[in-house]
Amino acid sequence: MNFIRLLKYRSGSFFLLIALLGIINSLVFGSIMVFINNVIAGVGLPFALLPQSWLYGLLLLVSFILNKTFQTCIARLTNSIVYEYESAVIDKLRVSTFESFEKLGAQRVYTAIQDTRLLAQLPSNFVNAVNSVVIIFCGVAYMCWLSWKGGALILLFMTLLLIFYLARNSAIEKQLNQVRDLQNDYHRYLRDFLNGFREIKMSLQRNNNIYEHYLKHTLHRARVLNDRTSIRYLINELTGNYSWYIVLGLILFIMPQVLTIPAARITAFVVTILYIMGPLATLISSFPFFTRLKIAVERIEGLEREIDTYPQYDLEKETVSFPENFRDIVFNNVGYEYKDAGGKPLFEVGPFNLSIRKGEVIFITGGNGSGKSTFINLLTGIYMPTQGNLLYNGQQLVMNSYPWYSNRLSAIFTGAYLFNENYDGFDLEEDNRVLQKYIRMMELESIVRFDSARKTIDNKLSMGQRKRLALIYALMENRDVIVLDEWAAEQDPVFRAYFYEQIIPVLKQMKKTVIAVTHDDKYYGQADRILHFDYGRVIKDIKVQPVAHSALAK
Ligand SMILES: Nc1ncnc2c1ncn2[C@@H]1O[C@H](COP(=O)(O)OP(=O)(O)OP(=O)(O)O)[C@@H](O)[C@H]1O
Repeated sequence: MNFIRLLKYRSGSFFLLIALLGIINSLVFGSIMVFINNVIAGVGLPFALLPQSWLYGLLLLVSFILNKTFQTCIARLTNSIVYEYESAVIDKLRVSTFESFEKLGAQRVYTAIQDTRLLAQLPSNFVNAVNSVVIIFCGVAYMCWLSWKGGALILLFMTLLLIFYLARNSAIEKQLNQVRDLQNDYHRYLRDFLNGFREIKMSLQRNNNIYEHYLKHTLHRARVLNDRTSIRYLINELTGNYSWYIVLGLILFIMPQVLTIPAARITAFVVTILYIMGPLATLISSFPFFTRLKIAVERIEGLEREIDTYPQYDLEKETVSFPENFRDIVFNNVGYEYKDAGGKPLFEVGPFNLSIRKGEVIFITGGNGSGKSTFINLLTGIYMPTQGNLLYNGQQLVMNSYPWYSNRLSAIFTGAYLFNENYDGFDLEEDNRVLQKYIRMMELESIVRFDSARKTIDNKLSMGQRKRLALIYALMENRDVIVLDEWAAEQDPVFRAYFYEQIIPVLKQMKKTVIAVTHDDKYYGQADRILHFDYGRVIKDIKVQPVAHSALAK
């Protein structure tokens, strides 16, 4: 099974630990079984060097200490696997391209993270299962020692029972896999439900449909499948338990006649069967867990494998250095092609041949779907071109230079996501003069609330205010190039005018290079240059003359 391979892979001493537990348990439990049988039969222990009660106590003590050591090792080992799995998924995503993340979909990542939680139950289940196997093994060995024919019969019976379980388990596994697929769908609908909660409140039909036909429908299908698997497992357990009582009946009523085994040995057989029935029940009831675990591990590994097929950056080894002072960004025949899941081309943006020079204020204009945001994604290094090359200060970007390239630009995308924590390590103390200057510049003096304990600023703001705060953070990054995608769209007319007529000139004075997607034709004159997009291409690259502003606005 996968997790056995996993344990083995993560720890060289894994099999040593298992062997140790096996030997200890064989000795201890074997002795206890013999001990109890002999006490019942009134016979002294064959190898008693100490008084019986002392020996019994000593066996328990040794067993306790060694079992504790073994279980601690297994618990540490498996807990570290849980930790490694979860951090491995996040770590791989961290170095993946944005396109890979778009292809994977957030819901699959959420499900995988949930899967890793199941691994946390591995230590106790695994130790119980190993203990049970060892006790069962000792019991069967003892029965074979009592009577090899009787032992062989028990062994045959156990093999048949195992075949029965395995056959039924493969059918259950299929159903559990279907449940997992439904879980992915469910997460997708749930994200729609939670992210679009306001929109759902606005339509009874939408509200009803998402609940009845998607969320509840998927939950219902999962419930039916879960019911089926639970019943199958229940039948497995009952079959297992009852069949052992049948075996007890055979031992009590048939064995003495057919195999002519003496009564004292029959008692020993019955005691041994009763002794191993507990561990057998534990083993049978751990089947559902191990099947679920197997599916979870396969899914996590499947996700990891899929992430591995996508391009990944090497953030650890290679550090790409660009010359300090920004000069220009050059698009050399750069194009990007969207494809569907089957690789069929959907829409092509570019090819672009243009340069963006230090200190320029460039407005990107064009109709909906004309390719502006795709261009912004290419410019910021979020997308890698499917054709052509991008050059930063004359240095051609290769796969691994993208993270360092993106790190040279500040960007505010259309959603302007504000993080809940200060991951950038900005100085967000109230007495930071530079911060206060930017707050005044964005007219947020009476709005921002400092959280000095968490060293953050509260992000519960209106959309327009959030974008102003995002611009403050972009300025605090102190980078040469600032990219804005429809930044002013949510600003009120007064602040919008202030942004184009006051803030943009200040940014220009600060020698920032500004590339802004905009539909505000009234302010086109504030740009040095306008790139007008249509159907994925730049159809106009206009150098703005101050006198020509009004003409451009048309
Ligand atoms: N993830 C995607 N997969 C497939 N096609 C896409 C994807 N994103 C965008 N497109 C297509 O690429 C084209 C350009 O989209 P883009 O978002 O760049 O346009 P835009 O000019 O920014 O539009 P808007 O002004 O509406 O924001 C559109 O036709 C769109 O359908």
